[in-house]
Parts: sequence; structure tokens; C-alpha cells
Amino acid sequence: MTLVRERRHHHALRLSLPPPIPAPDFRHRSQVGPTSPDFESLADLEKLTVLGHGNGGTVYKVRHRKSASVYALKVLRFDEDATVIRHQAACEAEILKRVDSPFIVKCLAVFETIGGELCFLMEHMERGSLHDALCLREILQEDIISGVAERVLRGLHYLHGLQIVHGDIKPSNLLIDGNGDVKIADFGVSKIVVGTCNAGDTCMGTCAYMSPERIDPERWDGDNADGFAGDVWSLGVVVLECFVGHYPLIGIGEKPDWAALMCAICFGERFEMPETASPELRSFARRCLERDWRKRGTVVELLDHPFISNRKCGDLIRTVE
Ligand SMILES: Nc1ncnc2c1ncn2[C@@H]1O[C@H](COP(=O)(O)OP(=O)(O)OP(=O)(O)O)[C@@H](O)[C@H]1O
Repeated sequence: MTLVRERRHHHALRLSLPPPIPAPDFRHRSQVGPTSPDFESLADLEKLTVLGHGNGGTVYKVRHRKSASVYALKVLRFDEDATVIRHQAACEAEILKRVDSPFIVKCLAVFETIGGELCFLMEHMERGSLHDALCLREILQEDIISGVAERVLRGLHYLHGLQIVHGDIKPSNLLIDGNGDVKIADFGVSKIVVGTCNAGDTCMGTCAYMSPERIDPERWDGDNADGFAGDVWSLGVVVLECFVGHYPLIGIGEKPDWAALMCAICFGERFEMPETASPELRSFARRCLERDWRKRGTVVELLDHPFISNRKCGDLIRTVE
């Protein structure tokens, strides 16, 4: 199991990026969403602890001094030559402004500091990420996985309706609130299909969760794919990972380098589904992990799949401490 835990941290393999496109212009503070309370400045917030570190930034637990409410503050710092990362952050802010759904982590405000940092004030997700939950519990029961999948599908349905491709669905981007409800987070690699951030495909995601058409567009006709099917593929990987307790597309002892991932994702036979899984889970994962994006299950189809619709109880991850 130590090996499995170690391997969880080896998946952030990245694709190289095409050149950046002009970022949307946002300066100082911008309020997000119609129901956002008024956050005047960063000085209204007191830093409590560090919640985690990601690519290019740190997430803090903060307290609003006036109301004593607790939030998460994601602070992104940029090197002078980090044009691409700054661009992605600008995209993230642009996307967050348009998003208001119970299945998506809410962003309440975006600040820019004098030092050029970008700060996203978000709802605090008390129970951390699905990645943390898997590190703690190793595997999840099927009814819990089904609940996670349903919430991710509902979140994707909402996003895709806004023409937004998430592009980086993976366990560390699925956060759990105090009620045990899972929400989609982290729009750092999302793209708006029609809008300000669509010129060229500047998105990158974690290779391990990427679909064949994103990894090898030539072979899998990625140039004609709209990107929505890629989010479904990633969900399929997450569902299997929750069931088997490790990254599911390559063997436990295998090094998850680019070549191994490329072979597993883009070539070979149909994926073997775990024998101990129910027929519903196996069929659901198969529909998500269909290599040809045109034949893959859609979000609408999968919301109606027996793995989701026949779920026995509404359990989510209520037992994660
Ligand atoms: N709103 C939040 N509430 C509580 N914890 C959070 C919140 N947002 C992020 N975190 C924690 O901070 C960690 C880092 O988050 P961040 O979005 O910066 O990076 P990441 O998604 O883990 O990695 P990457 O940047 O490579 O995608 C997360 O894994 C999670 O544990």
C-alpha cells in the first residue's frame, strides 16, 4: 500500500504547451456570482493554516474578520517568465465568474495583489479532496463511488451547458465539503469552448487522466473532438481508481512515465474491468473509457445509467475525517 500511496503523487505528468493567447483583463478585485458577500480587500481576511499546495500556488484556510466565516484562499504567484501560467489563472478567473452551481466549488472573489499574485477566495471544503480521501481509506464502496460520479456528472452537465470543458477532472480536483458532498474544483486548465479563452488549445491537464484524443490527436481524431468527451473519460478513470485504490490504467509496479501512460491510454485491448466490481460499475466505466470519443457515453446518457440511477442509498463520503 505504501507503493500505491507513493504512486498517487507521480501522476502529475504534463503535456508541453502551445504558445499562450491573450488573457482576459482583470485587475484588483472582482466580485463573483450574484450571491457573493462583499469582500473589500485581502486585509479583511486572516490566514489560519495552509490547506495544500498545487501547481504554482498555495491554498490557505482563512477567516473573514467581520463575519468570522471560514474560506479557502488560493494564492498564485508568478515568475516573470510565467506567461502561460498567468494566462491560465486569468482563464480560471474568467470561468469562475460565470459559474454558480451546487456541484462546483464556489469562488466568491478574485483579488490581485500589488506584488502581482492572484488570489481566489473560495468556499472552504472541510474534508479536503477525493485524493486525500483515497489516501486515507484506500478504496471506496460502490454506492459512495456512484454518489461521487453522479455529482461530477451533474457538475459537468452544468459546465458543458455553459460551453466550458473542465479538462482536468482527477481526484485532487474533486473536493468534499462538511456534508460529505463532492464538488468540482480547479479551473486552471479549463477552456471556454466559445468565448475569450478558446483560441488554440492552451489547456493542459494531468496526462494520467487524459483521453486518447487529447494524448494522441492524430490517431484518435482529437482535432475534431469538442473536449466534452474528454471530461467523461477522466471521470471513468476516477471511478475505477476509487474502486481499485490506485491509478487503474497501468499495473501497480509499472513506472507511470509518459510512454507507459501513452501505451495504456491510446493502444491495446479494451480495458479489463475489475472482476469484483458490479456489472453496473463495469458497464459505466466501460462507457466512459471508450477510446473512440464519438462512441463514448455522454454526460446525459451516463446520468441515466443504472450505476447512477439504481443507486441504493444517497451515501456520499460522510465518514472521511
Ligand atoms: N476550496 C478548498 N477548500 C479546502 N481545501 C482546498 C480548497 N482548494 C484546494 N484545497 C486543498 O489544497 C490543495 C491544493 O489545491 P490546488 O488547487 O492549488 O492544487 P491541486 O489541484 O492539488 O494540484 P494541481 O495544481 O496540480 O492541479 C488541494 O489538493 C486541496 O487539498
